[in-house]
Amino acid sequence: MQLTANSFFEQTNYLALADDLRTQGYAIIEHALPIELETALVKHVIELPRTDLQTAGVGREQQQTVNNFVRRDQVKWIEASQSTVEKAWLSHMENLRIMLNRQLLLGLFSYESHFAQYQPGDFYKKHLDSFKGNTNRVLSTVYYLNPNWQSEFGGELVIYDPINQMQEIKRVSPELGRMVIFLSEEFPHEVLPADKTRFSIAGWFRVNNSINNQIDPPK
Ligand SMILES: O=C(O)CCC(=O)C(=O)O
Ligand SMILES: [Fe+2]
Repeated sequence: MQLTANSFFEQTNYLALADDLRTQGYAIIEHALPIELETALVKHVIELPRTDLQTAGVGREQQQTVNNFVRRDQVKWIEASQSTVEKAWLSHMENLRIMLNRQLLLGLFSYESHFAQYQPGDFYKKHLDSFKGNTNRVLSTVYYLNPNWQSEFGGELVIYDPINQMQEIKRVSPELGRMVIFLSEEFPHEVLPADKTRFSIAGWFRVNNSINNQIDPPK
């Protein structure tokens, strides 16, 4: 099985993605990864030991608190050392980082990501992934790992207008292989509850805001 990253991100659909980000601030791409990696990630997320999944927090670092009125998902942070499939995922996202920097001159420095599992009824209320001046998350990514997802199951990602934050601009059903990318500081968004368990990988491209040579910590 060939899981290594290659010239995948030079394909035309990825150049369209950079265009969408430039013009509208968000982009949606179908079959975002090679099929072997997609399949391996689905298997991996389904088989994650229950004990690896932690109740997700709100806020960063020491300020992190569990707030189950805001979000109910369970997460596991991805690390290259954990498995070949996690390594292959990070390697692809690294190639995407390089391509986006070339196309958009965003100066993206690093990428952090976690698996997320939403049980039936779980949600994540409307939020921003990044507050201006407060964090260094620039681009949010969400990649969905749900084979045979039907729209009736719910679980959509709802994206709101950056100016008129009550105005819905997009509803995205979490279908297998779909990736959504958006500017972290601009777009409020929420995850609606679903009837079925919903798996995804949420991630963030970051810039380096290090002070005194201390790399600003991720997560
Ligand atoms: O799963 C999704 O569609 C979005 C998740 C999200 O907004 C987040 O983890 O910050
Ligand atoms: Fe989010």
